[in-house]
Amino acid sequence: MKSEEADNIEELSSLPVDSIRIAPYLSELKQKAAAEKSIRDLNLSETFLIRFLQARDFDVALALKLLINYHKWRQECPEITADLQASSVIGLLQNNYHGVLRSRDDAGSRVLIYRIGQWNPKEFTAYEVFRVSLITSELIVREWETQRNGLKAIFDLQDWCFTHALQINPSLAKKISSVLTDSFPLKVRGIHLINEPIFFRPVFAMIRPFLPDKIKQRIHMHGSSYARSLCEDFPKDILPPEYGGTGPSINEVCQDWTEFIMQSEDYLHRLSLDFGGGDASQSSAYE
Ligand SMILES: Cc1c(C)c2c(c(C)c1O)CC[C@@](C)(CCC[C@H](C)CCC[C@H](C)CCCC(C)C)O2
Repeated sequence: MKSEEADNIEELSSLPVDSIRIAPYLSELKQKAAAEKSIRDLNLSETFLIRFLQARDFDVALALKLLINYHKWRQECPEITADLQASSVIGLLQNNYHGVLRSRDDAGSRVLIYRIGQWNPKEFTAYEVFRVSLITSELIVREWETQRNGLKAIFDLQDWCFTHALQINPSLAKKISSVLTDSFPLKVRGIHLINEPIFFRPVFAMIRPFLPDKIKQRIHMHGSSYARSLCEDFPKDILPPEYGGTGPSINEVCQDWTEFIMQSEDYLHRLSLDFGGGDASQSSAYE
């Protein structure tokens, strides 16, 4: 049986943003943020703050921690965060490295696909590859449904090779784990690795120790005979045929999403201004 509190949280997270019942949580978070040195000068809008409350099920103290970490992470990783324009990673996008499925899964989660084989490590650094994920995260976190129901990511590690592995150093492994854990206001509901080769293991071993059990439990290794097991985790009609489903093809999915990223140019540009540590009073990305 569910506790009364759990029922209450469920109700809260399905209310519209301007709901009167969310107001006290918002004003408490606002007040606490104003008392924090590292973030108090930022112009924090309600639609921005609500993401952090949603991501932490309306626990204000945890939401504040997440907000502080998010800001810190952005400032510490300019190689990733400085320029969120699509043009900086267009070669990856046009090579169909990444797409977001049109339909959500049964739990309402967004489903993201990354195809490592489409990443040429001689052309793009791991930081740029990371940036693609950050761009998508910043776009989907604006969606109310995604704030509530989180995301699931499928990593196709086909053609993962030594040159890819060389790019993942301990500092990057740490950045990966922190963004999965407590530095971005999205609920990570599942990470599905497919076609992972043996020599992906040392790389995963570098990331794993930094992950809390909750996230570790959500990482699934499907190997190369993934078609059946993947369909147990995702509705068949949303997955592309290349991944055992009956949905739109992976190339269509990637092209659609690339187009959406390009259309979001203005928003991404405003975000990048903030990432660059610009004058917070002038900025509008914390909207
Ligand atoms: C908010 C958010 C971000 C920003 C994000 C991811 C997720 C789930 C998020 O919620 C997953 C991907 C990641 C961490 C970027 C990864 C970039 C690297 C360079 C890809 C290389 C391949 C990895 C070695 C494959 C395994 C990674 C999993 C264990 C996550 O970026």
